[in-house]
Amino acid sequence: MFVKVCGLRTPETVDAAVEAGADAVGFVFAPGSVRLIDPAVAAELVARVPRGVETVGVFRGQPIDEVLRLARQAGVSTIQLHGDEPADHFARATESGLRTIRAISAARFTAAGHAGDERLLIDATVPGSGTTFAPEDLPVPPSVGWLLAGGLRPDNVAALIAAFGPSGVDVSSGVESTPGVKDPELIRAFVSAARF
Ligand SMILES: O=C(O)c1ccccc1NCC(=O)[C@H](O)[C@H](O)COP(=O)(O)O
Repeated sequence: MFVKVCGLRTPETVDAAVEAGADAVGFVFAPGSVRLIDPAVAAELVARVPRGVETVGVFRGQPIDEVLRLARQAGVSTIQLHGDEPADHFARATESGLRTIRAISAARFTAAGHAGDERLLIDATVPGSGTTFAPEDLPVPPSVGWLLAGGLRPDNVAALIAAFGPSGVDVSSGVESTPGVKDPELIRAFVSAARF
């Protein structure tokens, strides 16, 4: 089970995620987010992450030139786009040597509407809100590996993995003590629960 911990902002919580065995750590560059991080601060955190752990910059509806500039400043390996961005944004990122994740709400996902080669993260309608969605909201999940997000917590992640059958999970609010503030103990509990 691939595990991503998103919205990290401090060395202690990055270290907790890496030491717990997370496969990816995320940094949010979407304006207005309670988890927004300055790219220079993110670069210091990225420098702590060992090779082999993916570093993901999260964006929503921003111009691709801005996305690429912030991704370069932070030094992330991957971008995750939440704004229904056109295919050419993903192509530009790939040309720049970045890996990509397309994030889409369960309400908007249709298998026919998505290229099989896109790495998908299926989320609740409002990203980073801690809201879950039900299996009936995603009647036909992606046919290839995909990440489940939206309201996952240490105490529900195992059941939601069993219900949806994703190949990976992504968490943010569910490992926070207050909005935007990650808790190392909850991060450890989440990674362990996701690998039941
Ligand atoms: O986290 C945010 O504030 C955010 C803002 C704008 C776009 C995306 C955002 N987060 C994306 C994530 O990867 C979250 O981990 C994902 O939506 C799950 O969030 P949560 O339900 O809080 O676990």
